[in-house]
Amino acid sequence: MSSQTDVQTTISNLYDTILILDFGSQYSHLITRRIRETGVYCELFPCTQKIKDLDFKPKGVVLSGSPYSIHEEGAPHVDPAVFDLGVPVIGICYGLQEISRVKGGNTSGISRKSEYGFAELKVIKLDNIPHANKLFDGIEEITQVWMSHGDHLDSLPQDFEIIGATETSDYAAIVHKKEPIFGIQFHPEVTHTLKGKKLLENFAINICGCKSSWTMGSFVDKEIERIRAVVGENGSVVGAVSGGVDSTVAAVLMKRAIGDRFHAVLVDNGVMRMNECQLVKETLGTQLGINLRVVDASELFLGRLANVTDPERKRKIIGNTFIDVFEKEAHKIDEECIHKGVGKIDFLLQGTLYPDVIESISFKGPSATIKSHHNVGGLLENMRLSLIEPLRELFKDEVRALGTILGISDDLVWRHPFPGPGIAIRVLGEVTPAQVKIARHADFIYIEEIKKANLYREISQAYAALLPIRSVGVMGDTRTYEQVIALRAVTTTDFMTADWYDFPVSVLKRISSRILNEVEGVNRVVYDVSSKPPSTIEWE
Ligand SMILES: Nc1ncnc2c1ncn2[C@@H]1O[C@H](COP(=O)(O)OP(=O)(O)OP(=O)(O)O)[C@@H](O)[C@H]1O
Ligand SMILES: O=c1[nH]c(=O)c2[nH+]cn([C@@H]3O[C@H](COP(=O)(O)O)[C@@H](O)[C@H]3O)c2[nH]1
Ligand SMILES: NC(=O)CC[C@H](N)C(=O)O
Ligand SMILES: [Mg+2]
Repeated sequence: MSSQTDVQTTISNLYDTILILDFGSQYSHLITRRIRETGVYCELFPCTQKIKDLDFKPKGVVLSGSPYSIHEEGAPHVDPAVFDLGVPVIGICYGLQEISRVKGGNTSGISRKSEYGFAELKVIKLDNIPHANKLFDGIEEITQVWMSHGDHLDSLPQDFEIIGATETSDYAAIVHKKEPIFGIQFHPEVTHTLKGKKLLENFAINICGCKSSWTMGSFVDKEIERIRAVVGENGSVVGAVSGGVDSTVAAVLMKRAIGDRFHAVLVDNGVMRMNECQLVKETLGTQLGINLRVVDASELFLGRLANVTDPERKRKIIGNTFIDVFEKEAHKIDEECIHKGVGKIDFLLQGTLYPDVIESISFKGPSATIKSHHNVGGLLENMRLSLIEPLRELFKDEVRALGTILGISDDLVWRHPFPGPGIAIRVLGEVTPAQVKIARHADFIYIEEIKKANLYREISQAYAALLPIRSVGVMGDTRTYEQVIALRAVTTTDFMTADWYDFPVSVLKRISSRILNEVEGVNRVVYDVSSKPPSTIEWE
């Protein structure tokens, strides 16, 4: 009973769950987000999912949009068994077209006509069909929606009626006469559709009858029980913690579930932030009572990084060294466990979040690798441990809410993410102890000033990078020839795209002045005004 599948199965059985079938739309994950926001649990599966292979019974099904045209060769199709489940179904855009094809026998009625952008939807009430009016319950008769399609319905599928139209789409929303099956041409999951969330809530709660019970408060107890059931009375778990939000929340959950049978390991890789290891030791170890050991491997890491300048090689070296150090430590812990007569370590805790899961189950397959981000990904292959990932169903904001409920301080819960390879990918070029020291010091000042100005929570991520180029300056009447600090600050919700943060000039002035005065080896500070894309958040 140790596999992650077992653990995952239960969660959809513990909560009323909406099944979202992903046909590859760029917005599929947003459907998941929006429904979760209404307090209803939902999970995204690839559209190829066979209903008979599901290990839970959904209360309703959403068919997402798709980049495919329904007539295209190789276009994905839904398992028709979806319609035998006896639960409500809603199709969004491509999903509407799929419903029209399968339920309405209507393929010739789908033709090319593209529409992109805002439209006004006129809601049509149908009092003779009891379920028809529930979808737009509480939504104005005329409401703004967002369209993004190349095909549209130009005839009504058999047994369907119209419940919404726009100037260009006569069939912008349809409903089956007898069954609770709906199709909408617009996208309720994007915020441009003003009442989109209300519509999804109507579907999940009013139509499917889901309870709005997905709260982090209810998740805590259930999750702790799940962990206990999986680990057993005597099992031990090891986990790498970084002081980042994800691993901290996962660690606290483990601690609550199994106490000191959870062994946390923090690896000092020599490229952590200023005072980071000390801080994590105090907060996780002392305040939160987690059984934590800090392994100082900074010399090993910095030794292996000597003379390396390529960003991806830096990541690989750090990732591999991390595995070496962690494995050695896990082995030591194992021996200690045997010595004490408690269970050996059978499990490895990881702080995987739902966006990573979504990425890996994507029907289109994982997207192109821009940077190799997964610094612990290689662990399992070499270890005999089973994986425990208590956060694998959660989005970052859910993890933060969970952290607060678990009593983790705001300072920690709202920390900006920090990449595993740390300052090594923020010191451009070769990573030497001297370079790390400069970058670390500048970063410390930068973050301190951001916090003083009360802007930390407004910014999603901020850091200082050290550019290995020199420029001329003048200090105390003397010529200087020193390096450059680049300040980066972005706002983003998902870290996939990001805008640079529009700092008040007075704050930038103070930061720049402090760095130039206090950090040795720097005579110039620049602010990075690049959005992602085309840039990325980290410089390497
Ligand atoms: N220095 C470290 N020591 C031990 N484990 C680490 C270290 N750095 C990273 N890890 C492990 O790698 C995982 C991935 O790191 P990542 O930065 O994505 O997550 P995080 O640090 O937990 O949270 P955040 O995204 O907020 O920084 C961490 O959850 C942790 O398990
Ligand atoms: O754990 C990590 N290991 C990495 O190698 C890594 N590279 C980037 N990041 C973080 O990912 C987010 C997006 O960063 P980019 O725009 O630079 O790709 C940002 O939050 C980055 O900090 C990493 N995290
Ligand atoms: N957003 C969508 O689902 C679009 C569906 C399909 N590709 C179309 O163009 O109509
Ligand atoms: Mg981190």
